[in-house]
Amino acid sequence: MTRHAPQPGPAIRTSALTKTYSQHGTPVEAVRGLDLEVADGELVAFLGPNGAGKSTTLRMLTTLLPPTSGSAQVAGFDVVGQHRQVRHAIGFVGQGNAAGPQQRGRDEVVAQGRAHGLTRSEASRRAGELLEAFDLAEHADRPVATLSGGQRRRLDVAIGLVHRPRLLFLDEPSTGLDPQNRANLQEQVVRLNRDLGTTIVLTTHYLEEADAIADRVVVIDHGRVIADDSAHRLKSGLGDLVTLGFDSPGQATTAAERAGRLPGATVALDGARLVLRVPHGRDLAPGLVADLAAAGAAVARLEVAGPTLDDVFLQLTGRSLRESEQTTDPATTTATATATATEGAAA
Ligand SMILES: Nc1ncnc2c1ncn2[C@@H]1O[C@H](COP(=O)(O)OP(=O)(O)OP(=O)(O)O)[C@@H](O)[C@H]1O
Repeated sequence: MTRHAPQPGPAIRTSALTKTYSQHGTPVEAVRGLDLEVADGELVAFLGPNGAGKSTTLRMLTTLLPPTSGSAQVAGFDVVGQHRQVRHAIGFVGQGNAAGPQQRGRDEVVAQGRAHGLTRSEASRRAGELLEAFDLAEHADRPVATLSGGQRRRLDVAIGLVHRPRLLFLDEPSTGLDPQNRANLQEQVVRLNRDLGTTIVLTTHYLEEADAIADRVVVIDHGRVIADDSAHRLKSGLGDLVTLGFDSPGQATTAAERAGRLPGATVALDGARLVLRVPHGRDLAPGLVADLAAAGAAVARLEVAGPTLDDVFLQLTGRSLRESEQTTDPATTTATATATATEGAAA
């Protein structure tokens, strides 16, 4: 029990945490002065483009990498001076697969339990519980190599949980999974957080993943935190995106002039298309369509989309997070309303 003792206080606290690598003698500042607190029971996503410093941060918090300067406490223990206690308190699921391909999944979970000091029968009971919880029971007695990508990833998470850690770190858990397996894994992660109160920190490239499951999104760019809040609050300052299609560029120009008068609106013209970013765009759209029709600019096509975390990133950095990733996600869960203007409205 003593090994499990400290925590009171946040699950994670870092102060001016930095990591500078040396690449052929040139310093690479991967993490630049991170000050972060994660409360017990939070589900936090680190979101950022390739090379932002997400994995490096995670590796320092999980004691796999010593910080260059600054400090970090995890579960109340110092990641440098008390790395053993930290390791005991956390589960870590890295980007590679944890289980040996020729081993049976069940044996891998049991072996991990034994490594954490469980007796054979305790480890076996725990393995049964986890395999059941992660829908793996019927696949656990064949070689890991024969499991699907999603099953293997769930097995990794089960292995990371064998010692009932208070905190679970997941490094890009969904990368490479198809949308169905991704959704399944996300559901398990949320359940772990909601039902057992496990604090979860994950890194992700998927905007929709951070948006859908995290209580809090820490946006990282060039080794620094550039935003830190709930996805809802991060997006709430941005307007809706209203895209209007016309039959001619002249109509679009008329529409740009009129739509530009809406409070807080920014407009961009693209031939016969007008892209409008405006607060409460969804509510304003019907009135705007009627107004434009009366002004001789009948709307032929109308699309309204709520703001996304990509819009947040774009506003903060001038770059699109989505476009800077090779791993684009075809499935989007962004609330998007598409409507073709009715003849009545456009008349
Ligand atoms: N072992 C290393 N030696 C030198 N530079 C490194 C090393 N590991 C990472 N870096 C550099 O540190 C920076 C941060 O890398 P890191 O892997 O933490 O980013 P990331 O946000 O996790 O990216 P990804 O999403 O691609 O995993 C990058 O510029 C990377 O090239």
